[in-house]
Amino acid sequence: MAAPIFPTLDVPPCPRTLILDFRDSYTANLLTLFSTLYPPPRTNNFERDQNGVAYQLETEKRVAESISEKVIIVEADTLELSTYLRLIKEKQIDCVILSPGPGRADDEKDVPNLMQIIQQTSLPILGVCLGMQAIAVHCGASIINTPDLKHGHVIPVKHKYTSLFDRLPHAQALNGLSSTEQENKEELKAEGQADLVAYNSLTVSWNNFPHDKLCITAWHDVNTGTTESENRNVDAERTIQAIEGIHRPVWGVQFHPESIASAHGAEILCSFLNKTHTFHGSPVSFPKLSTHVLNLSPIYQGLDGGKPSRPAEQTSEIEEEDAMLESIAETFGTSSGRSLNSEEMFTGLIDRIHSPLGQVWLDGVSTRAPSTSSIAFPSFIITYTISTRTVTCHFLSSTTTADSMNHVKTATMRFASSPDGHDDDFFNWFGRGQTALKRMNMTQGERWKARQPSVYCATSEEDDRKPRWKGGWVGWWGYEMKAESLGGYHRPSRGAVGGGETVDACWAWCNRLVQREQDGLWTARGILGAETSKEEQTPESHADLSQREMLSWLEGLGVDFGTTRDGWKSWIATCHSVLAYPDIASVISNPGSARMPDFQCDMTADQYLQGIHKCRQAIYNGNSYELTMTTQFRSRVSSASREKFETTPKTSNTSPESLDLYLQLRQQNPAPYSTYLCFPSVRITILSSSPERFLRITPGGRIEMKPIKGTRARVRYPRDVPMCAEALIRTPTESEAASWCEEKDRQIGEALRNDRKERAENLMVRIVDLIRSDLQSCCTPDSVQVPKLIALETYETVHQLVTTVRGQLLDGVSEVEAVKRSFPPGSMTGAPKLRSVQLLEQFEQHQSRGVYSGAMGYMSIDGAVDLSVVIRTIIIQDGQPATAPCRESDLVHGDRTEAANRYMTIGAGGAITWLSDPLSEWDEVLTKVRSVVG
Ligand SMILES: C=C(O[C@@H]1C=C(C(=O)O)C=C[C@H]1O)C(=O)O
Ligand SMILES: NC(=O)CC[C@H](N)C(=O)O
Repeated sequence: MAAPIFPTLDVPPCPRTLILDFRDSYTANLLTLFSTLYPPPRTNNFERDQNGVAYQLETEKRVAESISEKVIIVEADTLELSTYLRLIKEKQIDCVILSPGPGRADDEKDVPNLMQIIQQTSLPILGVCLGMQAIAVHCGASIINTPDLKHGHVIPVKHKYTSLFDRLPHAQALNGLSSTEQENKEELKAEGQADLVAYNSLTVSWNNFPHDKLCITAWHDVNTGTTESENRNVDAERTIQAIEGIHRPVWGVQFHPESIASAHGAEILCSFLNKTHTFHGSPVSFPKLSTHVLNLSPIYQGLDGGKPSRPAEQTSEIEEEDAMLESIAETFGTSSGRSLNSEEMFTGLIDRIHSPLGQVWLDGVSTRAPSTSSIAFPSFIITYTISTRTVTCHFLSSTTTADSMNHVKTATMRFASSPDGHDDDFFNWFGRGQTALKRMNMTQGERWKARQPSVYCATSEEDDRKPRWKGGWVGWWGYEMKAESLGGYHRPSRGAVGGGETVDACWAWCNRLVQREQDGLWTARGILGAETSKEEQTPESHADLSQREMLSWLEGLGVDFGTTRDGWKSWIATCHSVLAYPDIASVISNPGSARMPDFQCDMTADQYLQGIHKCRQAIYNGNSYELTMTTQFRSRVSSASREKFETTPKTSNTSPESLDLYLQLRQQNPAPYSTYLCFPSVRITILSSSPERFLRITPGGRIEMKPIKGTRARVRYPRDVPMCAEALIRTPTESEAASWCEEKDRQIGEALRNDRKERAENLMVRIVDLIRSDLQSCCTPDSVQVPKLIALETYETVHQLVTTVRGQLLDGVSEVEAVKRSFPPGSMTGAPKLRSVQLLEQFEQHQSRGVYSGAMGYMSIDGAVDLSVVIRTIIIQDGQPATAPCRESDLVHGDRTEAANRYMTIGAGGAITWLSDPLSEWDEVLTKVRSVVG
């Protein structure tokens, strides 16, 4: 679709703009605003690839003003003051934008060097929110709490069509009036009103406002609800919304012009750019940013996972030979006349295949559409522990096949700290490995295409439910991986966040899988490797291995990325045999009789309510706009039933109890991201019923995120008949009760759709502004779109609000890099992300969230990715529980460590805003846990 064009706007040539980011999570949305003013020209000249995806031909793409060469975002706390001053002195930039952000403009800690920057800049400056407050503080104004705290709400902003508002169309105020009437309505022309979004807790005071240095060009009348009194306090009635310097080219806006719900954001930016253009003497064009200035921006750093530590090793891995890993597939017919469901296939397969490394079942249960799913058995697993920066590979002896019983071996390596201070990290290392593997799977033609820059993917409305996993990685990024993904994050000096020998990321490689497509047919997929005979090698020890690239390290261990022809044949035969004789169920110890254990919350209701109170206080103080507060519900697996939940490799097979529980969970809370992962050697089993997509990426680089916000329990017949009886004050008939429940359920969904607080949450954190900004940090500026805004989706047990945001990955941003840039999922942190994450660590008492709140799913050999947000999920694991371990009195008898060693957890939480009602937030947490526990 064509980006909006503004025929009435005189868009000037784009100046070189430095956006200083004070760690807000909306800053990148300013790029979207720029791209609406400077859309790249598009033509209809497309080429389609073998998947039917259309690409714009590179030769047709002439970009008049490529904003990626003109506008950069730089984290303010990473930019040395001297570097900044040199840019100014050497005339490397034409104007500066100061971003929004958490904290206070009158506190140096929150706005490092900013007062000096404002002092020493003679160029045009635009301050947004925190940025405007800083300009005002610099001129002598004071910062106070705003009388109307509304994060993510649209407010009417009044102005006089002057200053930054001089490009706003008068038509809005004059609509419906004849031209003579318009002539006579001078007062209407004189005062205008624009709907703009506010995200501030603080505001600039009218008292001692420096009228000699700044003028106020827009304001908002607060609806105080009080009648006029003698002692009028203007700070309580009217907030300052825009300012302009009297002697200097500085402007500021208190609202967020870049928010999706702000009207006229582009006109306001255009006005600033015009003033910049005039300031510089209206040149025909501005030069491009020089390379060393572009390099200051993290958006252009870390492409392709940064520099490998040993370049030579990396290139030899991706030699442009024929594909060394060949994708292969075979679809089975339905000889029995009936298609096997995925439960039958899974149980049938695990009955036949005893895989010590575990099982993978990407289940995807839907009550609305036919279910699709993928089942696989890993050939090796990589885990990562962030506290020690250690990677462990779990693998089988290469002289035996995956189907036979044998021991799982492990080998570890550690990332060394590099002397130049630019440490490699797991995301980058894994990403480079994935890129190398992907190239080994490409044909010559595909490799050629992948080398072409800027293929613009025009359409890719693909079927949402089609399984796209062609084999490759399946696993998760745990929440603590935030330490390597969030720019500016510093590990708390005290507290156990991410501490201990935890598994913070886990990726299992699967080269043989079987998938149920929507039509009910099963397809086996495999990755065939070159047939070479390998000597089994002894795992090398830590030290030697530091900084080795993934592929050479794994090859050194003798693991196989591809299966052999024989391995493939035996896989097909096994799948056939399950399809032919689906008389399974022997693996299910007691079908249908699994009982969920009791779970105990780590916090009391009171403690959680206190946490909410702290969240609201932080929001009030301007440190966050929304915080996703969470806690964990825990059940220690008792000694008696411990055997049943065995997760160690003593038994070769899946743990029967955990599978029973999963089979129950998938029925009770069917979810699009239902998943069962059992990795005995990693000592973790995951039973998930997540409804939420974190992100999906197609091999063509289309990326989509689908955050959820707002949760209501459903009303269901017959479960809620007592509720109906209570409402009617009598016993209803069966049909009465059924239609009452149906109507009530519909009303709850509708109410959620219309709820003011939920809509604000949606707007604010995830759905639009936060997620857009996440995508904007890895996508081409003009590609980020919101095709679905705040849609109601109904699952088995809950109604939720969902929004879809899509974009096209920038050249050179690999899929792992895209995950890294958007991690952790915004729906689990709140905004701004960095500050919110750090506040939540305190409010959640420095407990590690573990797998919960992270992202789980597949990263396919062909580059396709689909990850869910790990919520509504039971984690069964070995290790030290994060809570005070001795709460349970039965632990005291010697067996303490052993017994405390295996436990189940379910994390749950909800987003807290200023408008949150603490008790209903706690209810929401319980609703979420009940959707899992039943
Ligand atoms: C935190 C959880 O859920 C998140 C918070 C939601 C909300 O605030 O409404 C909804 C879905 C999730 O993004 C959870 O389920 O534990
Ligand atoms: N969005 C913002 O920039 C907020 C600025 C400041 N922290 C406030 O709350 O007022």
